[in-house]
Amino acid sequence: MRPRPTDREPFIHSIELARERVPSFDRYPFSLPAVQGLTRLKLHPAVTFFIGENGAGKSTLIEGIAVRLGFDEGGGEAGPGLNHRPPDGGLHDALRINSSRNRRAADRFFLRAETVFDLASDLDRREKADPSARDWYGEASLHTRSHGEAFLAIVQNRMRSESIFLLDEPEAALSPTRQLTLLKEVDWLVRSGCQFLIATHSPILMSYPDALIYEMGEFGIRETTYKETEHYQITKSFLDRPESFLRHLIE
Ligand SMILES: Nc1ncnc2c1ncn2[C@@H]1O[C@H](COP(=O)(O)OP(=O)(O)OP(=O)(O)O)[C@@H](O)[C@H]1O
Repeated sequence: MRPRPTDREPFIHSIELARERVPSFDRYPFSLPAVQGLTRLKLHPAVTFFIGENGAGKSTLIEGIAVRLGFDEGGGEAGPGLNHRPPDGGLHDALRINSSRNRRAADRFFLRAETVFDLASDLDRREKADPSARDWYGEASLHTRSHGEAFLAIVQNRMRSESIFLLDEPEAALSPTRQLTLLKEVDWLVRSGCQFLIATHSPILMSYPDALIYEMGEFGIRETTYKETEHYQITKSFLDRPESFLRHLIE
C-alpha cells in the first residue's frame, strides 16, 4: 500500500488575493472572474489542479503564483531566468501565498510546456560558462530531443524530493502515453514529499487521486471532482460514441 500524503503539511497551504493591493478590478488580470473570486484557496499537500476553458485564467494564476515565489514568467529555476521580471501591478503583487512554518521546500521549479525550447537554449548558454549547469538535466542538450522528450527529461532529471513544482499545461508537449509517464513521475515525486500545482486541460493528468481540482470560469473559481469536470465528461462521451459526435459536428 502506498503511503498517503494527505496528512502531511503542504509547503504552501493556501493562496488568496490581497484585495487591498489590487490597483483596479477593471483591468487584466484583476478583471478575470477567477481572479476576483480568489478568496482563500486551500492547496493540497500533493497536487492541486487548476482547470477551465481557454481564457479562464489558469496560466495567469499559475504565472502569478510563480512570480510571487521568485520565478521568471517564462519558467525555469527560481531567480533570474528566461525573461525579465514583469512590471509592478501584476497579479503576483496582489497574491498572498501562505506557507507552512514547519516545512521548507528543498527546491522549486516552474515548468511550462510552451517555454521548454527557451529553457533548453538558456541551459546551453549557461553550460558554456559553467559545464556543470546541465548536470541536473541529463547528459545531452535538451535541443537534441523532441519537445516531449525534453519536457520529460527535465521532470525525470531535474526534479527532486521535498520540493515545490509548478507545471503549466504539461500535456501540450506530451502524447497520451507520455502523459501516463508524467503521472507516474508526479506520483513518485509526491511520495518523495513534493507538492505540485498544475494548470491543465488533460483528463489523463487530472485523474491523479491525491489532489484538489479547482475549476476556473465566468463563475469565478470553485472546487470540483474528477468525474464532474467537463474535460472528463466530454472526453468520455466522445470516446464512447465518436460517430454520434462527428455526425452532429460535421455533417
Ligand atoms: N497580458 C494580457 N493583457 C490582457 N489580457 C490578457 C493578457 N494575458 C492574457 N489575457 C487574457 O486573460 C484571459 C486569461 O488568459 P490565460 O492565458 O490565463 O488563460 P488560460 O486559462 O491559461 O487559457 P488557455 O487554456 O487557452 O491557455 C484571456 O482571455 C486572455 O486573452
